[in-house]
Amino acid sequence: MNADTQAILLDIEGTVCPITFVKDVLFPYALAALPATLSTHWSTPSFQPYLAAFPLEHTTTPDTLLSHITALTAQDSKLPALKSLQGYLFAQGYSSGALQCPLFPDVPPSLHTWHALSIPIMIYSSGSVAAQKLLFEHTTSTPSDLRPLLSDYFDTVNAGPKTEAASYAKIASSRPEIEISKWLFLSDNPKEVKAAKEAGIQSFIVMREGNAPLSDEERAAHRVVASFEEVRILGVGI
Ligand SMILES: CSCCC(=O)C(=O)COP(=O)(O)O
Ligand SMILES: [Mg+2]
Repeated sequence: MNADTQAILLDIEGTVCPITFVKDVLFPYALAALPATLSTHWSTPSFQPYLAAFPLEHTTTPDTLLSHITALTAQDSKLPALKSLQGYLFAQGYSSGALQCPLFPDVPPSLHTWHALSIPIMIYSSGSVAAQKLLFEHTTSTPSDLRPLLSDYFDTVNAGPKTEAASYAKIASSRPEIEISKWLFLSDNPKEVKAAKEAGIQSFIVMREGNAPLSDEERAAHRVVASFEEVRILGVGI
């Protein structure tokens, strides 16, 4: 990390918000909304792309799909079809006010600081781009909608798997004017941090309360920070 970081790429779960918000609030919300959604939307044209994204054998009946999605959710599957459907289901919860994302307290001020310094801030999550936008639109911060601070959104569909270096190279190529070494990626996942570094991006592990413990090897291999404030103190947007 150095003082001339020119682009910031952020993971979501375990980095900007607690893992519990995703696992204990968002995913159960989607599962609870699913039976009613499947019974009312099963034959509607607008729902067909969400169904068609799953293998045919899992979409023979609403109950078959419900069982499949329940199993995928239990495995924390990052399958794009699941992520796309979850984004669709979250939309109802965010618009009704049932869902609001509790960002870690250092996140909004850091986003404001980096934005004020004209450092583009981008998101890269396994959650779909639609789900990412909903999350940043409906936060518990004031103002609630932080999308004006964000420049772009990447997921496993438009960038590729988060544990592959090629995905980070592809994201960096979206801004050819910024040298790859001037990017900074922050994530709770050491495999993602390793992949970003292999692509030539600076990357730190963010260790938040509730995140999985790191092994000694992971601590030795990567820089670990406890907050975005620490990143700013280290030199990005002091
Ligand atoms: C953006 S909505 C919920 C996030 C999600 O579905 C997920 O799987 C979290 O993955 P991340 O890559 O943000 O750790
Ligand atoms: Mg994460």
